[in-house]
Amino acid sequence: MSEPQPPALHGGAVSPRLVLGSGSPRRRELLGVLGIVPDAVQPPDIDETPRPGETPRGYCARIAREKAAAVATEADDIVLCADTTVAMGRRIMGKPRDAGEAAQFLLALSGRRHRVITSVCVRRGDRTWHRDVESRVRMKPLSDLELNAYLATGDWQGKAGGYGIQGPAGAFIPWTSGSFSAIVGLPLAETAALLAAAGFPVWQQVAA
Ligand SMILES: Cc1cn([C@H]2C[C@H](O)[C@@H](COP(=O)(O)OP(=O)(O)OP(=O)(O)O)O2)c(=O)[nH]c1=O
Repeated sequence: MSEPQPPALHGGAVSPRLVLGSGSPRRRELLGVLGIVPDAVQPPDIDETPRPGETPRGYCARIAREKAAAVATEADDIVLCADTTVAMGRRIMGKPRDAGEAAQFLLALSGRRHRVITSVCVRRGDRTWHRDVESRVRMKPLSDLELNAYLATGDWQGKAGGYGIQGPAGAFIPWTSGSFSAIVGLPLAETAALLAAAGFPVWQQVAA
């Protein structure tokens, strides 16, 4: 009688390939927190312009789905994509084009609460698994000194709303509610659940 076999580890014959459809270093690092190293990283190239009248949540969900659809994969590959959007009421704040737009975003956020939405989309062949995670963030009133010093760091570049809570702008955020990892770009709990639903051996990776 043969011994029971351990489950196939990632990279073994039965484990699907994981493609991270993202150029965000934060998303790669957060996936690494789960012990998961993607087999390939393929940043999607899509038009992220909001449609007229689109709500921030609807926008974020649509963009995450479009990213997942845009990444070319083999039939059995699993692709993981996400989008993070900062929302002030119905106003959508994506990644600022330049320091001037980052300043506009930060002045609007200063001293107020806003929402950060991260939508995650996992696709395997024609099937998709999707979650939207909404968090709330309060930013202290920013002085001119704080605003200008932060803009000078360049840390705002490539970040929705023009700030990164995980960097020096953390000093502007006295309160959040929701998921810290989602604010940074990839909600760990929901991502692990979606990958597992798609058949990715999440816990073999974590244990390896
Ligand atoms: C609000 C906030 C956003 N962000 C980042 C996460 C995302 O990388 C970025 C929002 O832009 P996204 O368009 O979601 O992602 P991206 O262009 O960086 O990468 P890709 O589309 O290839 O996956 O903002 C932080 O790092 N910290 C924060 O506190």
